Amino acid sequence: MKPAKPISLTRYLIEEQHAGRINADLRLLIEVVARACKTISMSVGKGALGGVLGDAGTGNIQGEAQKKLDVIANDVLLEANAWGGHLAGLASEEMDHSQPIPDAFQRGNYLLLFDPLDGSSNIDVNISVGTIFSVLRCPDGVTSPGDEHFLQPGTTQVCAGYTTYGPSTMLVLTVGHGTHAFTLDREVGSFIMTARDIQIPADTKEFAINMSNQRHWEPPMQRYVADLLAGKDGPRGKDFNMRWVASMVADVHRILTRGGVFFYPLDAKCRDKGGKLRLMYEANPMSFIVEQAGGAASTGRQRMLEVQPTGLHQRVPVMLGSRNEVAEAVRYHAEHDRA
Ligand SMILES: O=P(O)(O)OC[C@H]1O[C@](O)(COP(=O)(O)O)[C@@H](O)[C@@H]1O
Ligand SMILES: [Mg+2]
Ligand SMILES: [Mg+2]
Repeated sequence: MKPAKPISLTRYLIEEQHAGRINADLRLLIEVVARACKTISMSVGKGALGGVLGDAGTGNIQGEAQKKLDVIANDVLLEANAWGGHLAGLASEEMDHSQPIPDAFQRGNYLLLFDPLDGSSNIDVNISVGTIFSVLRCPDGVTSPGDEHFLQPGTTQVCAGYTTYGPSTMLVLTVGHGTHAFTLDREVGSFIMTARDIQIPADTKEFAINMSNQRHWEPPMQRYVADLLAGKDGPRGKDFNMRWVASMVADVHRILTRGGVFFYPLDAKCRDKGGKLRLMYEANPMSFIVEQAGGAASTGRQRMLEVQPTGLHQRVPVMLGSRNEVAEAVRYHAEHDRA
């Protein structure tokens, strides 16, 4: 990552507004989300002392058991944004349906989608987790948006970001003019820019995938990963390293920092659902962030940001990161489909 002049998130957003790249509403919306993420960061940081670890004893619409922190993070984001005045509606991994902003509250023109706590399986073992979010425009004339108004392809996102709650808390953001990283100064309570215009190297020797699913993958993925594993002696002619944190935020953050590719492909276990990761609040925001950093993002058969969504909680196969390596994986899929 390129070091940045240490300006605050607030200053960066004001500069973007003055440059005509965002309006005041979007600036304030991002500030509200960032503030909520600071609160979540404090809850995550309390760990076992704060009584925030473990299961909530409830489940979400996706049939997943919720952790206490999934519920806490969702509530923090809901409360902060319902009163923010910049949204028409919001949607979350943890809620069956989107929620319009009630009549009694001040309403804005944006739609916010979020994965309040990404990497839930890592909460109890003190490994990095995060929050992912995506901002869309509410269609003209719609005052009380329903799920259908959120079903816009990723190309229409006006902002995407994630926060990683790791050894330091970082916010990575794009409003469509590059991808920038901000580190939380815990003493001052501000996010300070620490990397401007992040560029993911086009080539890489590092991939991220859950190898335990290998036997369930489709043939082109089997062949592609077998060729990576063959290293110097195989058709790729170079050795590859592997990493898998199992928090998408942490795996994507590593890729933004030093390159790499991340895969959650289709497999026999998740085929009926369309994949494992969710399009609207995982794949799309991460793909926007990665593309703005010079990387690529695909389902293996289509550019991620061009997928026309059909459901709020729709799942998709995900391949993203260093663009030449994503292109290579896509090539294996195309060759297989042509045969
Ligand atoms: O446990 P697996 O199958 O390797 O899946 C890990 C993936 O699941 C996720 O944890 C899903 O996110 P949630 O925790 O928000 O459900 C991703 O962050 C991660 O990449
Ligand atoms: Mg997630
Ligand atoms: Mg989650």
